[in-house]
Amino acid sequence: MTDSIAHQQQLYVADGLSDEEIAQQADLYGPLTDSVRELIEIALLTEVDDPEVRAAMEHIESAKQLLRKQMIPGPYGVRWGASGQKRAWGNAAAGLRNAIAPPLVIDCDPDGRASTDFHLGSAYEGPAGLTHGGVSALVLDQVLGAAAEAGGAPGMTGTLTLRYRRPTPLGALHAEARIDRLEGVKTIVVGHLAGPDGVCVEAEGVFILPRWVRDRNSATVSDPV
Ligand SMILES: CCCCCCCCCC(=O)SCCNC(=O)CCNC(=O)[C@H](O)C(C)(C)COP(=O)(O)OP(=O)(O)OC[C@H]1O[C@@H](n2cnc3c(N)ncnc32)[C@H](O)[C@@H]1OP(=O)(O)O
Repeated sequence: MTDSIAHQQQLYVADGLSDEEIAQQADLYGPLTDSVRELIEIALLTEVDDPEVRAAMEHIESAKQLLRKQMIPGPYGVRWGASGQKRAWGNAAAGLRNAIAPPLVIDCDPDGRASTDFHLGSAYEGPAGLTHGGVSALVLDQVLGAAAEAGGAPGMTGTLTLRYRRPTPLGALHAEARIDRLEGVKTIVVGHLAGPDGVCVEAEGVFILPRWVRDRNSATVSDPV
């Protein structure tokens, strides 16, 4: 096993938190994340006078000093509580603790479907007034991956193919995906991102459970212990 795989494995953690403890954390950190996300948008668009910008920076510096007193030493990783509740709270597309995430709240169906209605503000701009194409890819990667996982055939993105059919506006958007077919260890998922005028980006993704996970799973299944 390579060092990078071993390091990755350490970031999948069963920390045994109860559902109640997880709810308490979500109630505390969710609003913090929302506040920081709003701050990103305000910092982007503010036109107050110079002294007010400098005063705001002092307040932000104080908040940073408070929060950095005690920190997780590295990436958040993926954690599971005692009941099996999964927290990918650092995820760049959907993480509850990640202010960079739009965030996506994805509805999943065990038949291999996923969908989300979400809002992209000015911080996700690419072409003037439009969504950045890389952000569309981020959203579709996550929603297609969620469909694969919901259908019981999860994996990492091996290939993501996008067709940008029309410009994607900022604002209210919708994305959805479904498993199209399984080909051995590959899960092929299709989906799209749509705005008020219809589909903007079509996507097809190939999701593959990494070899080290497949090896571990088959060892577990065949191991009588
Ligand atoms: C554990 C679940 C985690 C879920 C996380 C979801 C996060 C959100 C989505 C992401 O952001 S994932 C991050 C972006 N993706 C990556 O970083 C993946 C990096 N690449 C890899 O880790 C490996 O290359 C990969 C797991 C995709 C494949 O490695 P394997 O060693 O498992 O592949 P293998 O050589 O055994 O090939 C298995 C099959 O897949 C095919 N294949 C391999 N790489 C491929 C590829 N890149 N695209 C399409 N097909 C691919 C390969 O031809 C073969 O097809 P056949 O079975 O038909 O012969």
